[in-house]
Amino acid sequence: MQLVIAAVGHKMPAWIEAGFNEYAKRMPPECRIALKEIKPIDRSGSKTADTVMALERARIEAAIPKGSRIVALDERGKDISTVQLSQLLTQWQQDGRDVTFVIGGADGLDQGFKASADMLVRISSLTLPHGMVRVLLAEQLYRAWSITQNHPYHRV
Ligand SMILES: C[S@@+](CC[C@H](N)C(=O)[O-])C[C@H]1O[C@@H](n2cnc3c(N)ncnc32)[C@H](O)[C@@H]1O
Repeated sequence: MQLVIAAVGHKMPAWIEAGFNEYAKRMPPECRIALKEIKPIDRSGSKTADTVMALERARIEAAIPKGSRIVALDERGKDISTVQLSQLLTQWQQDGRDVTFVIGGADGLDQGFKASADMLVRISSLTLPHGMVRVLLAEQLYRAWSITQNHPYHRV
């Protein structure tokens, strides 16, 4: 199983890249996180937010590995605890399908895309900047993995 983070946004500030890499590099080979950055749609001109999100959806779908389970990140999504994430990680490792976490751009994710995702999950009920979401998600995946290993990183 491979974990993929498909994130709209590129040319992130150095502190976002450093934060993401800090956690991604801790993941073991059998649970690597691959980051796929998706170039945002140019927002100049008269495009509506719905049009931008639909165009970004096409780029997102092109970046998702075939057959992957899709977990869309959205502030209106389901709340899950880190322990629940660790249980999901165990199940996902057992079934072997890749898992792609999708982070939207400034306008968010296309409604139809969110409806078709296997899961819609939130990290908090606050609206977070998309760069920060990839850092928080990488840390939570590392924490979830550390729970599955009884690694001392996570203290109950
Ligand atoms: C700046 S936010 C977009 C906000 C947009 N107005 C909306 O309503 O979704 C960019 C992306 O970051 C992710 N995101 C932001 N806050 C989040 C949260 N609390 N939980 C999960 N994902 C979040 C989502 O994938 C979102 O599409």
